[in-house]
Amino acid sequence: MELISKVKSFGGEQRVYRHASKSTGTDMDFAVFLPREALDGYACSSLIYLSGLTCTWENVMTKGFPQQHAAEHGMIFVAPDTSPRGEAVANDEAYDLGQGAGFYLNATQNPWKSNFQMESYIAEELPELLIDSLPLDEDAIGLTGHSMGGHGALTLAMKNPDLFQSVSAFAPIVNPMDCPWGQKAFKNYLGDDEATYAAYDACALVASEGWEKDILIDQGMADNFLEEQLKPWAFDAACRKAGIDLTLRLQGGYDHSYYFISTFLADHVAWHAARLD
Ligand SMILES: N[C@@H](CCC(=O)N[C@@H](CS)C(=O)NCC(=O)O)C(=O)O
Repeated sequence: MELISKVKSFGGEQRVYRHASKSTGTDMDFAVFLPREALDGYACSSLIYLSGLTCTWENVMTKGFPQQHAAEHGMIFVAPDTSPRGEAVANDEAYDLGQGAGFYLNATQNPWKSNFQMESYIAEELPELLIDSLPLDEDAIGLTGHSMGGHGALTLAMKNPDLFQSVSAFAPIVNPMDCPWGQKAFKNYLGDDEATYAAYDACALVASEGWEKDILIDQGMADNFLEEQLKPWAFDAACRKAGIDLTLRLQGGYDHSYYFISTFLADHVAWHAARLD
């Protein structure tokens, strides 16, 4: 792991690392905020934040303001990238496919499958690397995310309950099989066999995998993607049917932006800290 930058923040340090990823076959960058406790060598709980379409690690670190909240709870905050990148990596002109739009799945179709292996990256390689290299408590890792990253957080937590002990989301894509963003991504990355889609759909996974703990979701009611892409009521219905303890907070007037995320990120960090400590 190569240290690209470090800067002091709220008594801790925000760092950016680059490493050669076996999963994606590319160099991957991620940001990590280490609270003072971690710098002193104590094993800390951690929260991995998966970003949405068009984002890198930088959006949440510069516009979500996680550092103060993570420092308050002695928590490590990790922000990975949303896809493999580079000139040799497949891409598309649209913002919702290709680089910046990895959808946290393992692609099976050309030209994507050689690099777009984000499920393996987030649910295997990155946690292993973090546990080996930084003072992470491996029994206290939470997962959260925004929009496409909320989809990643919900699906990867349900598929890996031993690794991720808590999960929450901001304006997540909960039913990608039934929205334009998800249908486009799944058709391109997974192909025409729709039977393969359910393994990446939070509403379907609630029924097939379940989740033994509680879930927190915040959703802005002025989010312009609400009706067509996000449809949190589908996840609410699926959780009720499966008997899963979902707190879905519908936040009046908030949109899809980082003004919404930064407003409620403190709540999510505290919520994870209460479950991981
Ligand atoms: N308006 C965006 C749509 C994508 C979008 O809203 N991305 C969200 C995540 S789904 C985001 O966080 N964008 C980056 C930012 O606001 O900093 C575009 O057309 O490029």
